[in-house]
Amino acid sequence: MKVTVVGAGAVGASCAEYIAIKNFASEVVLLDIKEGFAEGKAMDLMQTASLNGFDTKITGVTDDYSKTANSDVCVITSGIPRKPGMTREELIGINAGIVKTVSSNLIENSPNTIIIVVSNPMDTMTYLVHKTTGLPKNRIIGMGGALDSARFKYRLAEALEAPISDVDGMVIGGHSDTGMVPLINKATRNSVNVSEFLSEERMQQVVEDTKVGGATLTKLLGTSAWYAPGAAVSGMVQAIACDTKKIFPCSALLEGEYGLNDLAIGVPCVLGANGIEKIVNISLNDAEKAKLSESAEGVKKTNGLLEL
Ligand SMILES: NC(=O)c1ccc[n+]([C@@H]2O[C@H](COP(=O)([O-])OP(=O)(O)OC[C@H]3O[C@@H](n4cnc5c(N)ncnc54)[C@H](O)[C@@H]3O)[C@@H](O)[C@H]2O)c1
Ligand SMILES: O=C(O)C[C@H](O)C(=O)O
Repeated sequence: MKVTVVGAGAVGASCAEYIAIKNFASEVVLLDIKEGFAEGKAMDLMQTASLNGFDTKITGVTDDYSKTANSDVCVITSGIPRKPGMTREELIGINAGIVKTVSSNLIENSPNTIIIVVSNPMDTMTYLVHKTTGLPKNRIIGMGGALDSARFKYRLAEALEAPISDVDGMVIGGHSDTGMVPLINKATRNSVNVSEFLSEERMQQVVEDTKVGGATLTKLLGTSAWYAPGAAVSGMVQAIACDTKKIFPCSALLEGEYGLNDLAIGVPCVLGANGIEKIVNISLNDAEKAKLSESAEGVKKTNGLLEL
């Protein structure tokens, strides 16, 4: 399994590190436009191999796509991150051009690859890759829900004063401060609905803290987060590499699923060797349906800013 990660910045390097530590890929190629940067990150990471016990070979290249040839999975993290006070949507002007060029270069060298889009605004960047590359819809996957669900579980565990391993929950919808839909009514502690343990007010607090998870970290760090994003991507790459058929909420192109069309937005997906093997249609209550369709309107508004 060969994986290319474009963008050797905070998220790209973290993603490469987690993929290597999990030891399921033979090769990770890190590519960046900044001269020598990916080479340096790759060398530093390779010097952790004997310490962390992995055999994955990590190489770094400066803008040389020939080295990415025949990658099974390509991850796009190239682009600018937001600063405190900004929304993800404000990044569209710079990141759309980067994502369009990068995805075209990747496919030219790896025509059978599966692409995971991370750059923000992620749902719109995923839609852009669908619109400009024409790859089958199962082979373009946006990463947002895996991260948002991890943050949801963190907040649930905090509220429940429970170990995270006891908690389950999922976030669907757009990967934005207002568009996320944490499915609080379906969240459980060891199979018991969390409403048995938490007041309505506390559950709403968990929902609101989850939705602004990225903004909260951006304010603390001065730039956006990377450890949990990198871990979330590595989990998705592993599901594809090892054909696990695990369910992750992913930004997928919808053609009627959930009553939505012509956008990419977070919905539960089975991930396996073929990328998105199935979009899982779970039943939503009326409030959840309304929130998902409101979120879809927000994503479509941002998509409307693309020059297609
Ligand atoms: N979807 C998510 O859940 C999620 C999570 C975290 C970050 N992000 C997004 O991921 C992106 C990267 O974040 P980061 O913190 O790693 O930023 P960063 O600035 O640390 O790294 C970005 C890297 O991209 C490189 N780059 C820019 N243009 C390029 C090009 N044309 N080709 C190759 N490389 C190029 C830069 O040189 C830089 O090293 C941002 O858009 C951020 O908003 C998304
Ligand atoms: O918050 C951001 O801008 C980065 C990313 O989308 C995140 O959720 O961490």
